[in-house]
Amino acid sequence: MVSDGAGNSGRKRLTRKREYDEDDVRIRPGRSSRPRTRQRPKHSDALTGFVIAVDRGRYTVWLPDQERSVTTMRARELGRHGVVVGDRVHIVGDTTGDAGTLARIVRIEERDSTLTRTADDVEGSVEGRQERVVVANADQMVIVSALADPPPRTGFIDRCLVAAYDAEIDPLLCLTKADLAGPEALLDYYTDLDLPYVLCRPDRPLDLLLAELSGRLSVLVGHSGVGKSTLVNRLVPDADRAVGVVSAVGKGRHTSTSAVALRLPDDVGWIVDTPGVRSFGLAHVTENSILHGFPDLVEASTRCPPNCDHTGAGGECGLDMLVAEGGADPRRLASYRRLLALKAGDDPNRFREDIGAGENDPGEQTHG
Ligand SMILES: Nc1nc2c(ncn2[C@@H]2O[C@H](COP(=O)(O)OP(=O)(O)OP(=O)(O)O)[C@@H](O)[C@H]2O)c(=O)[nH]1
Ligand SMILES: [Zn+2]
Repeated sequence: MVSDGAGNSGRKRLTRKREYDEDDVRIRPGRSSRPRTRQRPKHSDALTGFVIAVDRGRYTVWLPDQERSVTTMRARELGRHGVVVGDRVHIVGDTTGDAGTLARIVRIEERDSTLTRTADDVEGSVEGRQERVVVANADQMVIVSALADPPPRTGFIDRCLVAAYDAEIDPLLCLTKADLAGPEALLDYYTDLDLPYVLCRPDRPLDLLLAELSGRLSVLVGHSGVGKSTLVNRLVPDADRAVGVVSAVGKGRHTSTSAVALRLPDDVGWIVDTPGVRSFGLAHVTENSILHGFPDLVEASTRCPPNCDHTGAGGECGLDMLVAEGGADPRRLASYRRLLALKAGDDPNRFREDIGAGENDPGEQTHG
């Protein structure tokens, strides 16, 4: 069943808040209290916050208790450990956030989730398949898709779903341009999924979407032209200014294409915009994880013979039986197998598709 976004308030969990701590398993008190982590004595004065922007070796850290952001660098003791947007960190030094100051990140907390993509900037090479962390600790992936102009691409959405389920991040379908076309055809394709969605159009308020974003760290993904920038600007009217402030304490204007976290008005939650990320490669996702991106199909795999590759080539695949019985949409099985083939094959178009150039992709389906 596709469920309306408004009816899903029961599944909320709050961003930046873990109920348990690995060091001392006690339930944590309220939102603004400091995490009780075991701190080394020399960093007993460390403040905790999370990374909202990364720009050329400078990390902007938001301190929720102090309600301010601070420009930081990594302390040497972190070694090669990467720091990405969404990371919860401990900082020391000059944490006033005053112009020209630079604090130090001395500790990175364990991540609740890690959204990675296979880098697509070095096409076809081994380096091109390296994993890059897009965002840490996101608890929701907002898949922004237009209902028309451009028509929705289920191949793109399915690929995002695989990445979301693989990273254990809840997906939310955000359907823009609902003033141009209805969602029926697209929702029909996802009818067997318990996939929450919201409709957005310019002449209506974004209340339903805001309710879904409330209390969470949500990462927005979408390909060019779907209206993601329009959405971000509506959600965070002073987004440009906020980014400008971040850059002012760093090194000039913010021109990087990396992710940046933006605080929603009234502190109801955070969104992470990912301007440089068009889609997700599958190199780091196992075949099994791809199947888990299709919750409507996964159960039928218990009927498969041992070591079934689910391609259907060997016959007897439980997924084919499910579809034959009318238990799943054949287009969903086709989409799953398309992703399997992309992963398995040395398809030279793989990277092209990752960067969103798949308009002419023969396997791509559009609905609109
Ligand atoms: N009719 C209609 N047009 C919209 C809507 N949202 C955005 N647009 C238009 O769609 C076009 C693309 O919007 P953007 O916000 O720039 O899209 P984007 O996803 O950020 O695309 P890039 O900037 O290429 O990454 C613009 O001309 C918008 O005015 C909508 O809900 N309805
Ligand atoms: Zn099978």
